[in-house]
Amino acid sequence: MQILTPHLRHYRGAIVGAVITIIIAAACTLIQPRMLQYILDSLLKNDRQAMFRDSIILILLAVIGVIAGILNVYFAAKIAQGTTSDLRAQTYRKIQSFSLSNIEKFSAGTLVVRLINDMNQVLNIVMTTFMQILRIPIMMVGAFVMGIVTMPRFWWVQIVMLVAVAGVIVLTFPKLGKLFDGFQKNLDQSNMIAKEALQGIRVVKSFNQQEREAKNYDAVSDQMNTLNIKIGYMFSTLFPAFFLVCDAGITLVIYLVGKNIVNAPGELAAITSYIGYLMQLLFTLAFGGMTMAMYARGFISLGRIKEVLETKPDLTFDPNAPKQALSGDVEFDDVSFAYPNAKDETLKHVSFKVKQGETIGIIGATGSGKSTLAQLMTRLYDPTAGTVKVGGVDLKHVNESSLRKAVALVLQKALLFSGTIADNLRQGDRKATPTDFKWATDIAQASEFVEQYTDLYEHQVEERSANLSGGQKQRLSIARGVVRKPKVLILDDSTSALDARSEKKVKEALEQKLNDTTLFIIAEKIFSVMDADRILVLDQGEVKAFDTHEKLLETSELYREIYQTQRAKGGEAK
Ligand SMILES: Nc1ncnc2c1ncn2[C@@H]1O[C@H](COP(=O)(O)OP(=O)(O)OP(=O)(O)O)[C@@H](O)[C@H]1O
Repeated sequence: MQILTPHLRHYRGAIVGAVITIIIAAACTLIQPRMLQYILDSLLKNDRQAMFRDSIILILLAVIGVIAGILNVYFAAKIAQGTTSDLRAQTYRKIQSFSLSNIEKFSAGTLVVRLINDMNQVLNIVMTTFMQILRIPIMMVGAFVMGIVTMPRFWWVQIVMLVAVAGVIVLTFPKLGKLFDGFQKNLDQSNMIAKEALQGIRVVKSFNQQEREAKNYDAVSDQMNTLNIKIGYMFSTLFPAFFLVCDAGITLVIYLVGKNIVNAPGELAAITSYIGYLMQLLFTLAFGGMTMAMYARGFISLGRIKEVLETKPDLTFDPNAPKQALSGDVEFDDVSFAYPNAKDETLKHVSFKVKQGETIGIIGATGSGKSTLAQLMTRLYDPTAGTVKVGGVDLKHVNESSLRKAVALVLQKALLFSGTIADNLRQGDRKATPTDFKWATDIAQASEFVEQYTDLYEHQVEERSANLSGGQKQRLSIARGVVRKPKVLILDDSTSALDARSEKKVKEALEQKLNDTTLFIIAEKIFSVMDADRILVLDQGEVKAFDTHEKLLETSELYREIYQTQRAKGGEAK
């Protein structure tokens, strides 16, 4: 609950309102059986004036109780909506601060479930807290005391019933908690499966995998179903058990008092009132039980959100690092790197130095560590050993915005966000103007298709950029990378969907318009990098050679081999 406390502070007024209205509503409910007793007494004594007065009071109490109840729901909803929305924003900000490995450890699917489903459970418990949590003790103590005051000799009936209901709760609740926990984990999994299958719907359909995906989903769905049935089964026995205790108590009192009612008719009013209190007590207990069941579920959700909030981002930027204009010099000094949970190192003792303005090709077989190298240059991960420097500054001590300003990474998989083209380009530079958009899209060879849209940069990019071709997506993501005029630009196989002519034009434009920028071109095809100033040859995470194309042909056996193999396949034609 402590993760909610800072947010609750913002709703002090509504909390006071909720507490006052709940006390008023509970008090009104508690006085009603007593008023009924007075009315019956007056009826038996034929005191019409008292009966009329008490009936008016009873109606007034009921009206006040209803108004207080309505206001209580209003205040409780205000607190619950407000705190949950603040907590959701805090959790989302926290997730944004996570490193890639933090996100991989949780998995994106469970983070989404925590933000939506678990947050709804939290909303329920906050709402219930301010509607019920104070009401339950007030009603329990109040109905218990009023019951004893009304018929002192039956105090033990209430005790017996309290013990019976407490027994039911103790027996069932630990089990319910476990079932809710399992249900939540299944929900995470089903969400992950559905998300993956829907995002990859083209692959699923083209490989005719609908049946397999449906079976995967069915398996998790069946588990959820089983758990749901078990939860339903527990509830279906829990409530009859509560009501059984309730009815047994009432029957017992009627039997005990009924025996003497002929001798003491004056007790009729008291017994009516007593039964009223007994019912209030037992219904409050039953309701309390239901509330606790909801709490059991809500607390598990709260725990899952707490886990996110308490996770320390395993890569943070020093907030006191001075802002500076970093140059495009890049240095790797004996860098090794292993992904979290991976046994082997992906990069091993990588060392090289690059001067601002150089064009560097990075070549290597699939899985040789090229993208990993790029991700270390942008500090998406920290090296396990060694140092990465940009502009002479160790990235572990760099100012975050200085690094982001200096280095742009255009990913292998072009990812655009729904919104306008301008929104996407502004992710590269918040202050970019239409003139900057034109400059960047010209370099990325994107102007030719953007200018066909009547609304130009205001053209909408649909969810998962479904209305753009692979090549168009790549061009726009290159434009997003260049728009900030970075000192270091990394193209991670990001021209693969471009035809040879466009790829050549992009490179020429980059050389002309960003000639002061250090350019890294990552590729598997040697012909994409052989014009670079120098080429770094990676093999299983190790730098095998680093030189010009001509020198590498002379000195590097591996490079020569790649070159000859690709030339034999006709790659040079490209
Ligand atoms: N997030 C990750 N967690 C664990 N291992 C990873 C992760 N990303 C990549 N790897 C592993 O690291 C190795 C290098 O991957 P990387 O993507 O850097 O290779 P690459 O040379 O860019 O390959 P490609 O040309 O196919 O893109 C691979 O064996 C890959 O399985």
